[in-house]
Amino acid sequence: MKQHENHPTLMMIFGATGDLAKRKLFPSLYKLFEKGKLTDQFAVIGVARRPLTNEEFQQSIKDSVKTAIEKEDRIEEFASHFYYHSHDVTDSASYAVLKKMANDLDEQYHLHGNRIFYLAMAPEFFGTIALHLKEDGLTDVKGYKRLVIEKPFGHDLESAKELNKQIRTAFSEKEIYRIDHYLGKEMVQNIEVIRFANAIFEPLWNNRYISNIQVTSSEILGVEERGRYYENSGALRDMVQNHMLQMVALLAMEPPIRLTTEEIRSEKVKVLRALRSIDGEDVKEFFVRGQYGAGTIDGHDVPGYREEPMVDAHSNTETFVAGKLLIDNFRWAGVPFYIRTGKRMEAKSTKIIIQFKDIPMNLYYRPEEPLNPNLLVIHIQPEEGITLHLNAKKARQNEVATPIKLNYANKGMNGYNTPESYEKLLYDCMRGDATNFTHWDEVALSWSFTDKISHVWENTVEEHFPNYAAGTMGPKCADELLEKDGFFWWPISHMAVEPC
Ligand SMILES: NC(=O)C1=CN([C@@H]2O[C@H](COP(=O)(O)OP(=O)(O)OC[C@H]3O[C@@H](n4cnc5c(N)ncnc54)[C@H](OP(=O)(O)O)[C@@H]3O)[C@@H](O)[C@H]2O)C=CC1
Ligand SMILES: O=C1O[C@H](COP(=O)(O)O)[C@@H](O)[C@H](O)[C@H]1O
Repeated sequence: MKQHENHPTLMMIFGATGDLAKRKLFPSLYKLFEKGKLTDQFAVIGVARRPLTNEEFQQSIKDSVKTAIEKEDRIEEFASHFYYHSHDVTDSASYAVLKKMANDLDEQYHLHGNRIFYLAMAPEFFGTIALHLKEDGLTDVKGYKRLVIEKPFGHDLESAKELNKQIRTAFSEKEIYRIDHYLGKEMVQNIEVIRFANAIFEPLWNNRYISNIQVTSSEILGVEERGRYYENSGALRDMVQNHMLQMVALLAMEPPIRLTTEEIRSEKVKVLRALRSIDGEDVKEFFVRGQYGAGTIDGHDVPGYREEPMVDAHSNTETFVAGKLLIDNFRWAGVPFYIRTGKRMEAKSTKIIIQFKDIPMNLYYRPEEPLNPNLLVIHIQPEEGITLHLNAKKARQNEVATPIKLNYANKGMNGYNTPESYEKLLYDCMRGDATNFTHWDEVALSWSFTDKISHVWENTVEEHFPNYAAGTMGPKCADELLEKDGFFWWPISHMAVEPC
């Protein structure tokens, strides 16, 4: 086993019987344990209302790890570090018991008073929990205290401010780790490296050489059991306000002077500040929305959004968004960043396509036609890698330029599955590295950008909903958004990275 730094930690997971804890947190913690990144100096207290014994809780940990991971040789040893506290977070009396339990485990496992509080619960509880943690002395420790919170961070700027105010009563900004799981993805983290570690890209990374950038994050899944949440959210709040804008910020930011959390964040914030605000009448020029109707996916009929559980039969909620972003700064003036994301689309795929400008003239093969533009494709998921699309001469074909691809497939090269985002992010939190978490300034700027769009959409009933069939790449208006600028969405299905 590889030796890593030791980060003794007591983690309290509020919402430990929930979906997120089972599907993501426990398997990720197990992977860290197996890799030696989590040593014997750790303990976890799971908190939720239902009555469970420690043994029953440990059994649920083993089940969730076994469901997610094929090989779990150390599962018994791992599960023995988990303890359960049945507790309604609104019940003040119960925090004293939790404190005693935490102090005992701190001593038993030599955790130096280090505590991570992970709020895997509905956001309406965040304020109450934070307040109790402080007032009942759970944050009064010798070591570090950190608060990890899940999205959604508010519903709009106003509610996000209120939420932030509540958690700031107990934790400083430096102690708050706001999760955006896209920032834990291997290839999202690679955006910076591709840009700043290659002499060939950075000089071209601007409005002189790039014609447009396209960021697509499409899903095959529908809204599933999350109708209640999604009806109040929609794709704009669910995906654009956070994941999509974070990817745009990483693509557009200036090179930070140092690779520190503060410097990187400060560059991302500048991009969000430079985003042209889209308001009022401009919204329909720059943004389009869609909602899926019934359709066919992998040969199976699937219902439309309005037929999903807990969804209003006349719902005006968007399950698809496409937009054109403009970044009004020296580097990007005039370069559109097109984004699109949606549920029940043709493919599960997150890709970034950087399209370079055409060369001044074509000397090769049908000179009257432009050559294929150079594209740099960053494959975020499901496959991970990069592809550079170039033109070259095929052997024995004089003066004929043919499109060719240079591929780097992450999994193919390294031969292992890249770690889950949560595994990376949990480890970063234990190490105190907040680079891949979102700062309040980023959250606030993103909300103020999307709020103006939601305001217009919420006040206009979309008469054409549903406007795309499940299993397609979204509504026609998304194609028209690019067509009017003389571009088109590069078909992501033809952009697969081939293993080397
Ligand atoms: N699931 C996912 O993939 C993702 C989830 N998120 C976010 O993570 C958070 C959790 O989501 P998810 O796990 O899906 O939600 P679930 O509804 O599956 O789980 C909620 C958890 O909270 C507990 N709980 C509810 N009320 C109380 C209470 N009053 N006191 C103590 N415990 C309580 C529940 O247990 P019990 O009923 O026993 O009390 C359960 O453990 C949400 O904010 C969600 O938006 C974000 C991204 C992805
Ligand atoms: O945050 C969210 O992300 C998922 C998509 O995440 P991915 O890692 O599978 O791309 C999305 O399904 C969900 O609606 C949203 O809340």
